[in-house]
Amino acid sequence: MLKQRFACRGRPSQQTRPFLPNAGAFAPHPSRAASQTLAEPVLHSGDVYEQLAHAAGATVATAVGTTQLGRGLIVSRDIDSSRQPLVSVPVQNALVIADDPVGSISIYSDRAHRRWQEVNGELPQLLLEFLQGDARWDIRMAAWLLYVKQMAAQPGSLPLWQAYLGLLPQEQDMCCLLNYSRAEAAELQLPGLVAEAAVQADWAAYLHGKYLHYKSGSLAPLRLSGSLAESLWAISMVRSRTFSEDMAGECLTLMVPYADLANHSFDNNSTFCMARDAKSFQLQSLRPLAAGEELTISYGATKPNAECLRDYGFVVPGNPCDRVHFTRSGEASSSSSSSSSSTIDEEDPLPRLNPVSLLLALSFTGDLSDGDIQPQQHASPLTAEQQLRLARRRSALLSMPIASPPAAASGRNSSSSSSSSSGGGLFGWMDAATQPWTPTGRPDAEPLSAKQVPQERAAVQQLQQLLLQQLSPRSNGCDEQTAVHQGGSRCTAGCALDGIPEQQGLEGRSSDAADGSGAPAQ
Ligand SMILES: C[S@@+](CC[C@H](N)C(=O)[O-])C[C@H]1O[C@@H](n2cnc3c(N)ncnc32)[C@H](O)[C@@H]1O
Repeated sequence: MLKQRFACRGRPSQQTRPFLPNAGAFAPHPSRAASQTLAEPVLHSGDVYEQLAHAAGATVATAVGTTQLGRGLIVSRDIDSSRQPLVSVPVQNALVIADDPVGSISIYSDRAHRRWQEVNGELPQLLLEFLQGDARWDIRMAAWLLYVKQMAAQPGSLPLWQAYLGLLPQEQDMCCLLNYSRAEAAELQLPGLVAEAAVQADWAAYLHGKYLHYKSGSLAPLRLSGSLAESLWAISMVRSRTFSEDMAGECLTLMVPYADLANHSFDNNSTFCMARDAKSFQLQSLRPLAAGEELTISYGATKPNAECLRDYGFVVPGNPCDRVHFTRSGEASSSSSSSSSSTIDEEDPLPRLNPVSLLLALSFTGDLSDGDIQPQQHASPLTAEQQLRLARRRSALLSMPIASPPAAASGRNSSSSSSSSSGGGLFGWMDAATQPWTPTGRPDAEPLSAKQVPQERAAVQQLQQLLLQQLSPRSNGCDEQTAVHQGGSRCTAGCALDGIPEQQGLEGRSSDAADGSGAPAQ
């Protein structure tokens, strides 16, 4: 997934405007300002992007153009299957660091540093040690980017990086939250985001002083940054354009010229990965693609707009991960701010669920112990539209924090003894030492004791019933209709699978809701 964090300056209305890296090199689509509807991509004329691809040694089946998402990659020929490389960039032409070089292995990142130096010349010892040290990934990568910028400013030096830097958004075009002035941030009005913008800006200023500033920073001898604006630029670039990839247990952060032109979609048609031989970084198709389609990847499948804005500086119209908060009285409150306060904790009618139970409630199957879960297979194939709805709802549901079962009953010791009594399988697995998997990272749920299993099963059923009662599949025709009920650490959600035949929806769906007549709680 692309590194999560921030992105963008300007008002919210500017969030989706494309970057304007070089006058002439890139022009916004004339219809963008007027409409958010899908327009044909406009391919960039001129060869600056071809030059970039060439300098990066990249093999590409794409061109660069302007789409409704801004500047992005357009597939240039029909692709007939999934897992086809669409962009392939040799790793020596990327900036690669280990996320945690001190605490874990650094085989691939050390190798990448060696290869980068073979191509581009030796890195100063101070910088190399910093890149391999224990500062956070983003400040280490920002230092490297600034170093590259400084070197590339010398005529004839680092041609790839000259081309790359020339096409990156410039200071005035950045839309990361850390670039918002206080006044601009205030216009966002969402208290959580306003506060977040201030935190990010303060934090970036701190990094500038501590590491990057040419006089005071610990990297001062490298003279990386002459101004706060320059440091903000580098930090913004890094935080909105780096990829995160796991290589045999080593978590890498990569800045990959050309590949980083791929925009985000929740219905992404491509993905990114290291090639098997670890020699190149690739964007690969996830399905057959037609020439002219925009290549999109996922920056994170479960991000509501508040997080998209916080991390990358854009919002997605109709974001399927946004939530409607239902109060008991049926009032729906704000949809996308993760900071919105909950007034419903006291009277929360929804059950707490262990993560695995939640997956069950959403009718997932598979080996839950290693995270290899699949949506339940359905007898009759779903249409593409139904699949999309189902996937969106599931990803929205799975993005939520998971409730912990009551602490008193959930020690590991008691759970291991309960493993056999609960009969193994799913609930037995929950008793194992392995923590349950969730897409949001390590859940805070503890294994269940044998006593809790019946309660948990009842809660699964209760959740299914409640979801179906509270959500109307037809009430607004919105396929992202998702309810989340948040209260403190508790959060649970519901979905209604309108357009999907009854047997293809939630297991155990009640007959009164299956006809689509269930209305939001009033
Ligand atoms: C990795 S870059 C992608 C290439 C970028 N469009 C460019 O012109 O350089 C990430 C940035 O692209 C923009 N972006 C990506 N996906 C987007 C989307 N779905 N809608 C609007 N902007 C998007 C955001 O500004 C984000 O910070």
